[in-house]
Amino acid sequence: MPNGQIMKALSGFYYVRSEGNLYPCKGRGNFRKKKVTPLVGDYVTFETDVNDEGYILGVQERRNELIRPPIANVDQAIVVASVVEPEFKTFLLDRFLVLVESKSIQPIIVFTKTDLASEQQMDQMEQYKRDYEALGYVVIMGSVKVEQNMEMIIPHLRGKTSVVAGQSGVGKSSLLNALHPSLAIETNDISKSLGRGKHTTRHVELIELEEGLVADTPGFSSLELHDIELETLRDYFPELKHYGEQCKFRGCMHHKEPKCAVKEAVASGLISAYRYNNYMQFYEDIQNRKPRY
Ligand SMILES: Nc1nc2c(ncn2[C@@H]2O[C@H](COP(=O)(O)OP(=O)(O)OP(=O)(O)O)[C@@H](O)[C@H]2O)c(=O)[nH]1
Ligand SMILES: [Zn+2]
Repeated sequence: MPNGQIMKALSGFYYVRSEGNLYPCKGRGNFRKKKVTPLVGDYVTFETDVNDEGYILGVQERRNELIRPPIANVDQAIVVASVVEPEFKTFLLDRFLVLVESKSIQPIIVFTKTDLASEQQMDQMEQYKRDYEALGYVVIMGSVKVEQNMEMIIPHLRGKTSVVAGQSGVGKSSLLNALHPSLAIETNDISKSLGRGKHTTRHVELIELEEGLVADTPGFSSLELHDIELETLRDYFPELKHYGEQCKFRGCMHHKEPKCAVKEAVASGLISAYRYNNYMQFYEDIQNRKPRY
């Protein structure tokens, strides 16, 4: 029985890529009793009959799944933030990083629109770039408009399934188009001038670049920390995880506990105050979230 990965779903067919070929398949298998709906990105087993019609027989367990865009088994998120227009905010970047990490997706950070930034703004961004790199993140900074540094993303796509994520207007669609011009995804300037909504009837598709697979649609531009538990939030801040090992209390949340190594590291400048403040802000947001029934 061949194995493959679903590249797109359209009009009741799942297009399964296997050994360089694409097989249109319908669902027919045990997974349907378990109410599993195949998603783009799923690894499946399938068979083809004498008429070359394909049937999905089983869906392998997912590493993760996103709802918007509906896609499974994402390895990597290209988290896009613009230096200006809209102005860079660590708070928003950190939210994306937390969300992405909570899904076991590897983030790479891309700062865009350097062509619009003042020298002073660039100095500040260089500092942020160093900060995030020191935490272990890959950070690429440049401009889609003047084609600066965006090619540095390409080697990071190799062998992975990636999505693009980030706040509205930072340049996600522009970046996707730059990576793969034939995508021709509508960017803000076009859709605004035509006065119609964006991504209205688009289906999700994994695009095969030479290096790897990229979802052809920007993912989660707005997000809530809905599914994250208070106790796991600290795990998504690499520096809190690192210094937290030396806290007096094992379950230290780095909040009001005494002898907290994280708070000491913030006080001595080993942890950036803005990162800790963002952690506390998310902490409170999660704590205040209404129970869901
Ligand atoms: N000057 C400059 N403009 C850019 C750059 N990247 C994108 N833009 C512009 O920024 C605007 C928003 O870009 P989009 O690619 O539509 O942004 P998006 O993140 O996909 O936005 P949403 O679809 O709303 O989430 C467009 O007018 C782009 O032309 C850049 O590097 N430099
Ligand atoms: Zn602590």
